[in-house]
Amino acid sequence: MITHMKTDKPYRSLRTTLSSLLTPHKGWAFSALLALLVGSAMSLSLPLMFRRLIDSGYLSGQKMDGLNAAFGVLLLLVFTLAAASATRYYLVTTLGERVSTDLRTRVYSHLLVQRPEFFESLKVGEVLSRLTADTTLIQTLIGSSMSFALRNGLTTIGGLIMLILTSPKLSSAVLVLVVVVLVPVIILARRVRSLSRTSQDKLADSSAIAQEVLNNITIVQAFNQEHRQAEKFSMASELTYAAAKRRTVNRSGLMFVAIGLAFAGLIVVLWMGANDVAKGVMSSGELAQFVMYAAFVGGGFAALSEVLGEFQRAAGAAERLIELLNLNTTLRRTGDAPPQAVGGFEIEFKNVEFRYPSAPDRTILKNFSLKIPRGETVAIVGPSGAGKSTLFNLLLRWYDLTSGEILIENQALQSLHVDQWRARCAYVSQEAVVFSGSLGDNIRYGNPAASDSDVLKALDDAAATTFVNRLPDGIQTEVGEKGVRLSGGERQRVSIARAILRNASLLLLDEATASLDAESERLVQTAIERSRHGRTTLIIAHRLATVMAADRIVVMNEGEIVETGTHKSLVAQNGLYAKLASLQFIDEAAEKTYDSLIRPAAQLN
Ligand SMILES: Nc1ncnc2c1ncn2[C@@H]1O[C@H](COP(=O)(O)OP(=O)(O)OP(=O)(O)O)[C@@H](O)[C@H]1O
Repeated sequence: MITHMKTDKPYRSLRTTLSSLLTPHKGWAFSALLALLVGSAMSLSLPLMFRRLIDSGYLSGQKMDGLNAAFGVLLLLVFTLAAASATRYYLVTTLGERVSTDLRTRVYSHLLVQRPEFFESLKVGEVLSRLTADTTLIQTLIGSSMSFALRNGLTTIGGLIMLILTSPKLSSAVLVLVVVVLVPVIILARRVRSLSRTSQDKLADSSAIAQEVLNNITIVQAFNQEHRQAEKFSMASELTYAAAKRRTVNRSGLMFVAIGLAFAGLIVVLWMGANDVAKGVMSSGELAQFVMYAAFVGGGFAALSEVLGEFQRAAGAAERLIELLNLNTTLRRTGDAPPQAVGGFEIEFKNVEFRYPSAPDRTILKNFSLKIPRGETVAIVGPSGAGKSTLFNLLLRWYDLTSGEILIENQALQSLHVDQWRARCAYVSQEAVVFSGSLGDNIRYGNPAASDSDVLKALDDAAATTFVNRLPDGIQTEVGEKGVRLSGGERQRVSIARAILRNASLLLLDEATASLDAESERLVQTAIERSRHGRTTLIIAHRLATVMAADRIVVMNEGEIVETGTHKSLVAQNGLYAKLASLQFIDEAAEKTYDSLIRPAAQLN
């Protein structure tokens, strides 16, 4: 879970977020405010009109002159009110949508530039919930609650002023009432805020659970875990429900206190006013006007208390979004342009030491020194966990060294502009990654401007032409989410073709041929053989065939280089490499025996 920034000032987060979001749309916001002011002025003038109508005798039938004109003015007032309200609604709702769209995009873009450290502890579902649920809360705040609050705030203040002007005596009673209503409302609202945060957190937790399961549905079904996973989700959802219920109980209490106290007070004031009219101290028009303003004020407070809950929720949401926006695992994106390298980069690891930030006590690379001349192909072999992929993590600048240096053409890797540096590298990961979309889009991923013929050539180089020709729409074929419509070996060749098309000076292949059959592997070997010309290539490999094609083999064990040389020289040394190679030879021999003797025999039976 994302650690929560401890702050006692969620409203400060909300204010900062709102002002930075609204500043670009100042004109829009001011027009909405103007419409709001006009609307409020219209509503506030309605009671005044009614008082006139009563006291001048129009409503009791004592006076008829100018009756039509008086009602005409009333109609005009009402239509202006309607037009102002509709305009305000349009402006404010659109503003809410605009701002939440901006916010969502801003948070997402910020997430994409974070270092892997952040993604190691990330629950994707939780972040997605932040992106959708929390930004929607901000949208509701701007698109409705804020204007609702402002409108009610204005009518409440306007109403209060008019109350004092109409009857100072009754107004003081109303003011006492306001204090009586406000104190419990503020106390309850505070509680609602912390409960809102809990309920949003629980919702994010259940989204995270669903996300992980849906992403790995085949394993879930293969291990018959549907029922258990559904129960786990149900438990998380029940916790969300319980948190939401606690919040709703408190909000209902808040509503009861606010509405009950406000209207009870209004009745008391009405009773006092009725006494004054009976005594002749007040006209009936004045009482009607006073009651209408008091209703505005009472209703205004009730509405404000309700909207306060939404402000609390939005403040929680803003706080969480600010946490995401304040993440400081962003990689610095400045630095020198990488050196021009014809025929690949010269790369030198100098006394490199490295520990992962999440496990600072464990040294993964120790005193690692290696010089790779321009254009060389180096195979890196070693037991699982030796630190081979870690070398690539460092070369691609996902992590920075603990000590030592990596030099690219004698320039420190750390001093290079990370985007420009990565633009010179092509990478095939251990797990072939394929995105939804067409096959062609996948190959073009790192080189979107490439032509169809370049794509076809890259596929050919990656020994993928035969399988692409079998697809119904060739390179236009949709491959499905994560490339589910392709086999493992096909996905691998797609990711190799993507790397070939990037035409980079440094090619990094991590077990790139692991899920290929012997024939495809041979074809990919040929492809690598062809594509390695003019660039430096590092291949992490377990398979002997891949290793033997390299200019040099570096054998790693527990973060250190234990042997280097060619296949022949290393076998002659009879060390770790010879052991690894003999194990593989035995495996290959066993495979051959199975294919040539056991399988045919089994088929005969
Ligand atoms: N992000 C990480 N945080 C902490 N430790 C890590 C991280 N990634 C890898 N490690 C640890 O670093 C060690 C080296 O990992 P690495 O992936 O480099 O090994 P490898 O030689 O490529 O292994 P394999 O052949 O199995 O892929 C492993 O013991 C692993 O547990």
